[in-house]
Amino acid sequence: MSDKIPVTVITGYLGAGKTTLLNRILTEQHGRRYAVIVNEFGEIGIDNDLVVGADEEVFEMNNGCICCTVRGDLIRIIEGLMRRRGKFDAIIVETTGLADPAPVAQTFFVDADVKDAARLDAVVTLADAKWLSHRLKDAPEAKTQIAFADVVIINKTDLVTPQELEEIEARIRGINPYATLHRAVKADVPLKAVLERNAFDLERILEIEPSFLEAEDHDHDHGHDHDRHDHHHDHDHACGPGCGHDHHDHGHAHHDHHEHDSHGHLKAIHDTEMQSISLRHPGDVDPERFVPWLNELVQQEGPDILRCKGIVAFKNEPRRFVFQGVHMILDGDLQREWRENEPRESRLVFIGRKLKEDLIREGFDKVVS
Ligand SMILES: Nc1nc2c(ncn2[C@@H]2O[C@H](COP(=O)(O)OP(=O)(O)OP(=O)(O)O)[C@@H](O)[C@H]2O)c(=O)[nH]1
Repeated sequence: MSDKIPVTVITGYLGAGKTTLLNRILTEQHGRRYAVIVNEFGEIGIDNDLVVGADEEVFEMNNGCICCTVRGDLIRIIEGLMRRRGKFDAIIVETTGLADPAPVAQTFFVDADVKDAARLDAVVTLADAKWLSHRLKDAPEAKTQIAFADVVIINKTDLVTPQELEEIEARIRGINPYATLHRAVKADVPLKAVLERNAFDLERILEIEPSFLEAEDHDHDHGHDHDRHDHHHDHDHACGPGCGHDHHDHGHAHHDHHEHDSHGHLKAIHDTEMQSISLRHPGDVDPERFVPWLNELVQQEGPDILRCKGIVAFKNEPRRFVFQGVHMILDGDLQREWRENEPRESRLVFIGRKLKEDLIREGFDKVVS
């Protein structure tokens, strides 16, 4: 996996700051060489970067399911890039403001040649601090882009008050509790916050931010102090050291009914349409029951599942099974061994629209019972 070229996908609604971020990445002295794929012709013109015009090319997958598409143009570009391997260290794909990130992400799971050569490292979504809350009301793409993100950069924070910023952060948390949030002006985030994060393969999401999983799971104890500490690195700008707040919600806050935690921070404002479900099982899982269940679930509910991820402890298996998916497309493999002092437990996350929570929870309970 390590010899695969990492790919960062930058998304975000029109004008959110994608180009600003890209230009920052390309002008900063970081000693890395990036190949850039932009799917708006002529948007930037930087020597030696690839600037391509791309019409969406849709391949229907899974017997014609329209939620699964890959982009033929992207496949061809990446294949072309692979012939120039060694000339760059990583690939950045900037999508148009109105793009659904799913077809871009799916391309990296579906096409065998692309899959062999490149791995999706992270989906980074730029959010316009001033306008996102409006776009969440009138633009479904804006919400999908947030739901899809591994990293959300709340940009243009200079244009809002601290309170408005807290509110927009709570809205984002309500849509996607698992993404790492950064606040920025002119996309001024440390590049390591967005590049080569290995986020998409979920090592980091579930290990660094398990407190978000706890938000959804009320059945286990909440004593992950060391994890919570790590998670706070991303919020140090907002909270002093030692502040023990969580940017998540155990209750049912709504737009007109903001709830604050004991530190006065706004808690996540749950989105009524987009939701996330996390499942956890302490102990081993039988792969012969788990895998068919998961496959069937994504076949049935795939159109509504934007993303799913999980780390699973299989019975009699020293290695961790790690999977991720986009709509109906699933990809999983056995990765590193469970560490000696690491509890063998299985954790799954589903993010999507109008998910059938009972069906998913009951199905999982049956599988692990
Ligand atoms: N005030 C303010 N303006 C910003 C900030 N970041 C970017 N801008 C401006 O916002 C505008 C849009 O930024 P872009 O980087 O072009 O946004 P984009 O997402 O690439 O836009 P599209 O390609 O149209 O989707 C530009 O005029 C930027 O200079 C910020 O943090 N604060």
